[in-house]
Amino acid sequence: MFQIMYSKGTAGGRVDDRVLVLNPVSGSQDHVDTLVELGTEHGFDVRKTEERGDAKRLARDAAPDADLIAAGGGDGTVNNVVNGIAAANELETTTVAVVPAGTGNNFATNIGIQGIEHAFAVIEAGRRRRIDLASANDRIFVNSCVGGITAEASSKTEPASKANLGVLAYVKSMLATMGSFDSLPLRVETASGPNGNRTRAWDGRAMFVLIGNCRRFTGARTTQANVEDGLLEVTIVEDAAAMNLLGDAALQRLFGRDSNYVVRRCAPSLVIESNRNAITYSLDGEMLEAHSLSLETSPRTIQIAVGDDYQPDPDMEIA
Ligand SMILES: Nc1ncnc2c1ncn2[C@@H]1O[C@H](COP(=O)(O)OP(=O)(O)OP(=O)(O)O)[C@@H](O)[C@H]1O
Repeated sequence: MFQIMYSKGTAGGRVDDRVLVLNPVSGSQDHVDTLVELGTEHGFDVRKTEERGDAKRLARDAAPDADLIAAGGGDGTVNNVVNGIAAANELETTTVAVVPAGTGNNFATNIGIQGIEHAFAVIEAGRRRRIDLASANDRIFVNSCVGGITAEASSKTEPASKANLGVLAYVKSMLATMGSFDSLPLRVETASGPNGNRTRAWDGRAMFVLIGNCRRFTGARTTQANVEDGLLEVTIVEDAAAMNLLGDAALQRLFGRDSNYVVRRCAPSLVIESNRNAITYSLDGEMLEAHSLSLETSPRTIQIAVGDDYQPDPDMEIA
């Protein structure tokens, strides 16, 4: 028996029920022809961004009609696409797919998408899961929110350098930034949650504050956090002024599970207050300046196409 699937917009389906928002300047910038070709083959209306922030506008305009919006680019493009769908108030009824064509593609990796061809295979035959979305003030993020040294470094990383060096470009500019970076005097207050944790406050000087929705930062075998548990993983890296951080071993010591400098919390929401200037945060690689940042999760808010390797709880024993 056939089930007739009606799309949004005009009953009976429209050509634009699948839209691929394509960032031509992400990653090494050599993905455009492949994405146009594969996207068209798979029935997508391919719409290219023309300037920074365009992916949000394209997704917002597409969302009322499109059932499936694919983000062709890196984490920043996914971020823009999801913010666009939210602005159109269509989170409930739109599925998001990720076609990884960025530098880090960390979110794609976390949801089991291994590359461009694989992304299209997942679109056609893969599972769909509803995952948590997180917000920071009035902006949504999918993967992570980072304040401190890495956010500054990421905003200073040139696109040309990213194209040549990939993720190493971030590390390089992070180390270059360190010489001039002053740690952040902060208060981080995490709310109580269903995990039994109570409200807690941390005051001090931090080098980084890292909040993961789908991303986890330290001391684990994977960079994936549980993105269906309604919780954010919070990592505060305290000022380690005495350490010379230029070597790999020092960075390992700073981030390792036993580090004396790392504070970890898990909470459904938190507030970060700067005791000095506004802080630059990176939301999935997109910048936001704020003195006070309120973060919270919205559990199981958007449907995503995920690869076979994706399992919600990354700590579950693999049989
Ligand atoms: N046509 C465009 N011209 C200039 N900038 C653009 C254009 N389209 C998108 N952008 C910007 O490109 C930036 C980088 O995109 P994205 O994060 O997807 O790639 P990436 O940084 O290479 O990958 P990743 O975040 O996975 O490391 C985003 O901030 C986005 O706003």
